[in-house]
Amino acid sequence: MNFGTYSKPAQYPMAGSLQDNFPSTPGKVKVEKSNYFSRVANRWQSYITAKFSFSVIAVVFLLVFAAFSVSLLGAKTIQQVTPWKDPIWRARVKHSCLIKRDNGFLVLVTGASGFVGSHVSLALKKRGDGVLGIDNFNNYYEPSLKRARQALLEKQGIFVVEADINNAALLQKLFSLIPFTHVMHLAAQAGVRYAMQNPSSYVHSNIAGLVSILEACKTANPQPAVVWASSSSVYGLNTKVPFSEIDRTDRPASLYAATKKAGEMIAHTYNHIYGLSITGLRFFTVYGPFGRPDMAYFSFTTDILEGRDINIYQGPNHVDLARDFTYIDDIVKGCVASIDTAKKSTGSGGKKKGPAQLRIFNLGNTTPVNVPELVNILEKLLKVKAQRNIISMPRNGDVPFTHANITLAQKELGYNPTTDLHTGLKKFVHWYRNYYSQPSAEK
Ligand SMILES: O=C(O)[C@H]1O[C@H](OP(=O)(O)OP(=O)(O)OC[C@H]2O[C@@H](n3ccc(=O)[nH]c3=O)[C@H](O)[C@@H]2O)[C@H](O)[C@@H](O)[C@@H]1O
Repeated sequence: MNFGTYSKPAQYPMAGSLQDNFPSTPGKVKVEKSNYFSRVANRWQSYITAKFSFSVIAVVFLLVFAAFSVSLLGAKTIQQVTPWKDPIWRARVKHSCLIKRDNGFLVLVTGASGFVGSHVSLALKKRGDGVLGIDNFNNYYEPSLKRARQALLEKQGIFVVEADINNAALLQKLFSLIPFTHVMHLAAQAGVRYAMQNPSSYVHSNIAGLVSILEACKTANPQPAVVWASSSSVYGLNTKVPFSEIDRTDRPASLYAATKKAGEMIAHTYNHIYGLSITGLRFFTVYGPFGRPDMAYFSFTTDILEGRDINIYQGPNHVDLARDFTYIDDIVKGCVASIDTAKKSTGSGGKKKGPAQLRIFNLGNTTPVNVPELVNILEKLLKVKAQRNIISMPRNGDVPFTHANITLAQKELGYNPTTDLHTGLKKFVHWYRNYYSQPSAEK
């Protein structure tokens, strides 16, 4: 940087010798006759002075910046690694767990900002149970939708702890703060086809995550009863219809299904060794408002409205694929009934004291609908014609059809789905139009 070239040195008071060259009246330069060496010396002196001052300012700035960053990082570390050290965080946890009905429960809901998790949390809170959520807000699909669900929960006084279910220290702390009576474990890596793209995320959430939750539950004193989400996909290549809980589930067609099946085996182990009361729910293609954008009914809606083609898969011999689509409100009733009928765990502090309840239920609708018919209904509700590509089902883990036998859930849980696909999709489309007409919503 050459200060001698600046045309307005008077603006730089530190450059004293240059300032001396200028009179108090701008524009009139008093030219002093000095010898060459003193001019050069003056220039160097002002250059060094200015450079030194600049360096001092830069160092001070850097020090302030570093101190600020360290304190921010410290605050962030406390927030993310040991949030329980923050009294405000602890107060929020406790407030979220206030019970407002006689004999109410204390429920930890994992995946609380997910589709099923948010609906179940709201239902439990509404009837007066204490509800605490946990969710890692991952970006498998638009996190803004998860944040919107979180905002809804917060409005109703439900705090969602932002953490991964594999965080054992955090889980242990939560159980030491709150004597949860139940854990509704709905956090998972969902989606059948995505398992081919990101297999390890299924192992992380559906196997390691489940073990982490069960470890925390088994050690807790009192041990909570656990209700968790398995999947209709465990029936895999089963051809006997409708699917009953006693049917074969040892031929999964996707890694997703395999991790859910593994979860059922793991649940058996924790029940057997530690006396944990565990109920697994095999959900059948759950849909509805605030649903998951990766699912067909949701992505078809977006694509139809935006004029894009949709791919409709077809099975061998041009047979349409079919699903036992189940509406979210029916699923919520099944989840809540599972909590209400769950018996207490029998162990405590990691020791089994007697046999404990172990259950598996299908939660389906019992009326499979094929995918082209799903699209017909959407077309009518959206009043837009879909641009359909009919293609052979790729080898992606999909199964040709699902159909639930719900006799057991009817008998034990009083489960009785009442929403047909047309009625449920109508509610979904109403929500969709409303939600995405808001400027803050992303698609
Ligand atoms: O009930 C279950 O166990 C599973 O239900 C859904 O899985 P899926 O039934 O495959 O639901 P969608 O992804 O919505 O697919 C529904 C149907 O549409 C078909 N589809 C999907 C996408 C597409 O572009 N085209 C298409 O024809 C699928 O092959 C399937 O037959 C969920 O995504 C899983 O997380 C859940 O565990």
